[in-house]
Amino acid sequence: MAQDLAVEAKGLRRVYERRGGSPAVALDGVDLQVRRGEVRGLLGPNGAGKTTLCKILSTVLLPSGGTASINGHDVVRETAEVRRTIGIAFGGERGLYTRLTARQNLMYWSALYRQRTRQARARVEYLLDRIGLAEKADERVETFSRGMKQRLHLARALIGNPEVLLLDEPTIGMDPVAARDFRALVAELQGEGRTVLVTTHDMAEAEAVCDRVTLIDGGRLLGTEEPRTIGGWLSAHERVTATAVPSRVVAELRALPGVAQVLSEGDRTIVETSAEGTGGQVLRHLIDAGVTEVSTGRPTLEDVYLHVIGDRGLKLR
Ligand SMILES: Nc1ncnc2c1ncn2[C@@H]1O[C@H](COP(=O)(O)OP(=O)(O)OP(=O)(O)O)[C@@H](O)[C@H]1O
Repeated sequence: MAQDLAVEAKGLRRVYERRGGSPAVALDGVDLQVRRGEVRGLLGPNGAGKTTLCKILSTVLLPSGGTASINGHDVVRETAEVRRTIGIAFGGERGLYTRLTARQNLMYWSALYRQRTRQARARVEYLLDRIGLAEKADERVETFSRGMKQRLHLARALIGNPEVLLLDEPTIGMDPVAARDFRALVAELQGEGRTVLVTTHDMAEAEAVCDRVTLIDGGRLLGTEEPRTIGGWLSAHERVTATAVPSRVVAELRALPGVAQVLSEGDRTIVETSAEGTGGQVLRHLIDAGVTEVSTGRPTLEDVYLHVIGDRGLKLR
């Protein structure tokens, strides 16, 4: 039912005109439904259209076609209602006053929300504490690490006590501890009944924080998955990198079932797998063959997409 939906997009399209070039189709007919109280991931590589979608949902960019609404309010016709309902955190430096302190930034934004000074002070102190910046509250933002700036963005997103949070790549630049704290914070926000739409290109993050994950690429949605499916991809599509592998062994690795491809880069050999457990077999094979410099790594989204898109019969761009 529509009233259960926090976010709804129908046939959403956005084309950027480019001077002297062909137009860029950033969103190409997106249909999306996010239930109230859900944490939904939007997972896609660079240029997939994630930021464009967030900008349209947050009323800062007009769609070229289609419709979108937040808690039933149209993002083009009812911008005031939408803005009252949402909190947005777009990463990087955008929107931060770097010569001001963290506390001054938050007080300034509270004023934009027309909060009374006393009420704003209390909320700002609460938020500084909640996102772990209380000790740095009086330091200028220009001295902050990328991760600290990301946390300040999050605090800003929460000033208006929003029902729906739109977070665009919120953990970029965070160290692993801060990223873990962020995940705990998302769970708390959900516990308070908020809806969260979070974009990422990190599969492990999508798996860890989301109820469901929608895949996006080339401005089109490829489908919505359960986090355990994403977890399965992570363990199936492992990458093993080894140095000085004899060519006989490279040929043997190519023949192993579950090995997707074997690449050579200088004296490094990179083995990509596509079945759970194959990474371990590749490791054992290398070690038995006397290869000592071996490491394993998580696949990138691009590695997995080749398989996902291929498996669904979609054309690779
Ligand atoms: N202002 C703009 N003018 C022209 N093209 C643009 C503009 N903004 C985005 N695009 C293009 O639209 C497409 C989608 O971009 P978008 O920033 O929404 O993707 P994204 O998934 O958020 O990627 P990233 O993670 O790199 O920000 C890209 O091909 C991009 O080059």
